[in-house]
Amino acid sequence: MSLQATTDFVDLRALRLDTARSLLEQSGDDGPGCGNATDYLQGVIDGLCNLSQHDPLTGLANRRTFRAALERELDRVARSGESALLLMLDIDHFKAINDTHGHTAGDAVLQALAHTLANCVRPMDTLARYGGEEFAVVMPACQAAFAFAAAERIRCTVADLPVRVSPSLEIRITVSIGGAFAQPWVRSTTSLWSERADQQLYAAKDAGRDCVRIELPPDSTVTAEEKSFLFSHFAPPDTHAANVAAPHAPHSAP
Ligand SMILES: Nc1nc2c(ncn2[C@@H]2O[C@H](COP(=O)(O)OP(=O)(O)OP(=O)(O)O)[C@@H](O)[C@H]2O)c(=O)[nH]1
Repeated sequence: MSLQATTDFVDLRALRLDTARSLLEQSGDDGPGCGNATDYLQGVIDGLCNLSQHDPLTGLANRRTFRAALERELDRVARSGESALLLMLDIDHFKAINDTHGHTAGDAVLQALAHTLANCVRPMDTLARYGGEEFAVVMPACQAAFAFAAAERIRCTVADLPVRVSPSLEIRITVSIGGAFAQPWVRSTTSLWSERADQQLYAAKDAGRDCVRIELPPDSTVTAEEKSFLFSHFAPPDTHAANVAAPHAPHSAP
């Protein structure tokens, strides 16, 4: 197999490390920005990074990238006490769309929804395709007072937008949305946070779909002394003290 150093498009399936290395040797010039071999290798690295971080169908962040964003947000909320909202979104009756219009139409719906969602969120939010027909958004600094309105805006935007699935056919889709806040001043895990948002998503499905359910934000009763344990090298005398969690109640759409 021979690859030209001048190749613009890097076919990652054809890549072998020894090929890349020989390209560098052939060029005799591997300084940064000095030759095509360096550009080629940089293209390979960029391509691999892109592949590992994004969902190929929609171009959104994939689940792995999303979990990293969730972890960063959990850490920020635990240290700062600021709010952060996680929304899980799931297309309603998506199987019926595939069954009725075909898998290609289903893919077109996923791509259209990704595009719509990307236009609904702020640049600081992280949007991802979480699984098959499930999407997720993490919203830093989202105050509880605005959370429901933000989720409802997404739900209504999706419901209002026709999706073209073939040259002659447009269909409407709806999404169910579940949300949960990260708990301030508490060390938690991405799994626990996403499970709480998922529970609200199931509640939205149970309530008939095309609606929003958001867990009420935790009423943090953590004292200043308990907060200091977060940054202390020593374990608190009572391990429960630094992990105060308030009971959660659902917040329902009208
Ligand atoms: N076209 C397409 N379909 C997918 C993809 N990933 C998952 N699916 C389909 O998504 C469908 C999910 O169906 P269900 O889990 O039964 O959910 P649903 O029909 O949306 O029902 P509710 O969520 O209860 O409203 C299945 O038919 C999967 O085959 C994909 O990448 N493309």
